[in-house]
Amino acid sequence: MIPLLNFLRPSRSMRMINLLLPLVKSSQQTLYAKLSHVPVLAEETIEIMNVRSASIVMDMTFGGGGHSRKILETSNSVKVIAVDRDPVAYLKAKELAKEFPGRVQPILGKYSELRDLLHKEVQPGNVDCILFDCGSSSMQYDDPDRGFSISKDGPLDMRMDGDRIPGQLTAADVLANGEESDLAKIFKIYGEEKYAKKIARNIIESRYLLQRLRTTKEFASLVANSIGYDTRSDKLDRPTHSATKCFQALRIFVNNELNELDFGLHLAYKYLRRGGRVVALTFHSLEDRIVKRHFLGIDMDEPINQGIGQKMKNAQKVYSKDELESYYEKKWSVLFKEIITPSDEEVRINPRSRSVKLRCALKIE
Ligand SMILES: C[S@@+](CC[C@H](N)C(=O)[O-])C[C@H]1O[C@@H](n2cnc3c(N)ncnc32)[C@H](O)[C@@H]1O
Repeated sequence: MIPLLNFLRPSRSMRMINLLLPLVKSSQQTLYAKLSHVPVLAEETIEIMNVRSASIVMDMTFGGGGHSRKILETSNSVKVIAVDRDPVAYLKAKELAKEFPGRVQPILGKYSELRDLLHKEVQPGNVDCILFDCGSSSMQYDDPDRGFSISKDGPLDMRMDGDRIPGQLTAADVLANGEESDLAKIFKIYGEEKYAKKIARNIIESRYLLQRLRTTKEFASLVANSIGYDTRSDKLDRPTHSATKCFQALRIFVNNELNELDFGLHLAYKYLRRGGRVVALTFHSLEDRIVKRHFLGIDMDEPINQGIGQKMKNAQKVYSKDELESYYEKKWSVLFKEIITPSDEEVRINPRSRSVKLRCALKIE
């Protein structure tokens, strides 16, 4: 398993937020109806999923339903099991179910909750294709009240589950209660932020002045002040806000995203039929590494840069010939070696697609 830094307890204010949220729900629902998400690599995804010859597809990241809609429109005989942990996405899935009667089964839950939820809807070994479109949706980013966005000021929330899970920590809770060393680890591991220690130190110091960082703007300014500037270049030399990596790190931590993805891929293996496909769209190297490791059969606990060749050499030193055969038994066959990335045109129209990588594998056992 990927290291999980769940060391914090829900605070009283967290419980207060849960109490207050139902009151604002109806106005939020009106806002959500207006928000939508442009599906990334949509044509390529549909083609690679082989939707035309599928009967059951699981969309593990329904979001605004962009990919699910495309799947339903591509073939009249396909049924979509539409999973999302976000209650807003679940409402969207219910709307789509009305539009395509008998063909959409909405499920509200995160991957680690699915074992109990799925058995009513589908049997293991029966699904033709499973899609993961990782990260957060535009609906989550575009609504300031969800606290995902640097550019729109709002409460530091970032819970994809909304108020569905009692006691789940918000980003503000993490910043208000985390130990300095744990905060530094979050920014370093999940954000690959080189100023992680300095930012963590400044968060602790801010507690004496502000008590609690409450808004996305407050947190973004603290990070920018710690680093010394507002904007910097990303790996591809594109300008980004200097707090982008810390926002990503907090979001990953609050939602336990990497462990969830690891769990989801194990579940996908269980539910796919032999020869069924999993298609994964990832948006940063931490997600991509997990997908790649599953497909190559590399254990999550092995050192990060160990390729399949090195893994085999290590195994030969330790195992007998018989043991080695089962060790090499592969669960997935990678469909194509090259990673699929978006065209310049798609990036121009939908900048969110700029860092996406598509990988696909078949279940071979
Ligand atoms: C990038 S969006 C998907 C967008 C969608 N493909 C579309 O075209 O509208 C990712 C979605 O996955 C959901 N999600 C992320 N992690 C999840 C998990 N562990 N379990 C269930 N849903 C998850 C998020 O709530 C979000 O709605």
